[in-house]
Amino acid sequence: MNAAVEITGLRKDYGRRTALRGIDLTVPHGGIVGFIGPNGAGKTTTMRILLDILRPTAGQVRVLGEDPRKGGAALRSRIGYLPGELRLDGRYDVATLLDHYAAVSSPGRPVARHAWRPLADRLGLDTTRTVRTLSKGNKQKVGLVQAFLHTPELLVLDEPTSGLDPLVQAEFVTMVREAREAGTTVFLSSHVLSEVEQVAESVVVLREGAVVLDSTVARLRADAGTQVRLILAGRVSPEEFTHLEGVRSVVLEPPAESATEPERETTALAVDLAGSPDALVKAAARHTVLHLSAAQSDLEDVVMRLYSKESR
Ligand SMILES: Nc1ncnc2c1ncn2[C@@H]1O[C@H](COP(=O)(O)OP(=O)(O)OP(=O)(O)O)[C@@H](O)[C@H]1O
Repeated sequence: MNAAVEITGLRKDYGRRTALRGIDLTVPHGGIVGFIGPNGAGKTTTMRILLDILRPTAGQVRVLGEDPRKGGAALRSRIGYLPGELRLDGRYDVATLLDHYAAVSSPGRPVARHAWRPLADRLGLDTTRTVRTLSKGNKQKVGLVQAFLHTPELLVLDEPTSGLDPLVQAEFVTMVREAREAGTTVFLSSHVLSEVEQVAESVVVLREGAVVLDSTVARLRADAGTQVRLILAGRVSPEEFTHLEGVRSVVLEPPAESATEPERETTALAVDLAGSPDALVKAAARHTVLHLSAAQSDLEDVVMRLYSKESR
């Protein structure tokens, strides 16, 4: 069966500016894929093309098995979309606006009256307020409610947690997980990996209109490896460790200026380890180990390193 979203060789030029340089991307049915990248990477452009708000310059796009340019209102009603730049009609109260969204979002499959109420309650949205008077975060909640309201097959969420406080963000994460359990496919964008890794199984990193990473979160964690810090008695050469299985790099930490004479007679090493620690531990055990600590590498750092690697 086709994937929920299939993008092949997608290119988008805005006049002489190229926003997408021929990207390939797949969101499997029932999966959650996070789309991250720095400002101007092309995330919003990609999502707008999926919704047929923008037309591609070249390449193929299939959404729920259809070409967005031909799918029309029927395809649109199967998608819940939260735009990055949400524009709401400020004249109405929230309840009236949500009733309106309920009526138009799924014409062939009417949404029950006030179906928005449980969602609004979960997000702590006061539906009696006039939209114009809402704060940024509360407007974002209106956007989220309208995206989830008609239990769509596919959610396309452009920076969904923008402006939300941490409690509401946590509720949003629960809503995404529940949607997924109900069989919904989710494609969401963010600037930060930490947000995406809470919900997504896969992550696609976009930079300057090109995909620079497409990986499962589990793979990313395994590749990120472990940072090990070792302090050994005596002067030990880092070379002893550099070629061991699983060791990616070894850095000798110079003693602090304030180090005492006995401290200067020790060796502090920072080891970047991928996979099993066995070879490293056995090699360290040939010496007197004064200290050993290990921490999982921060995935955010891994992605940041990737940005800078790619820019070199
Ligand atoms: N209407 C437009 N006209 C001209 N250039 C545009 C237009 N919309 C976007 N761009 C350019 O296309 C590139 C991609 O923009 P896009 O908004 O898709 O990025 P993004 O990854 O969503 O960024 P952000 O994280 O800042 O929202 C940027 O260089 C942007 O300046």
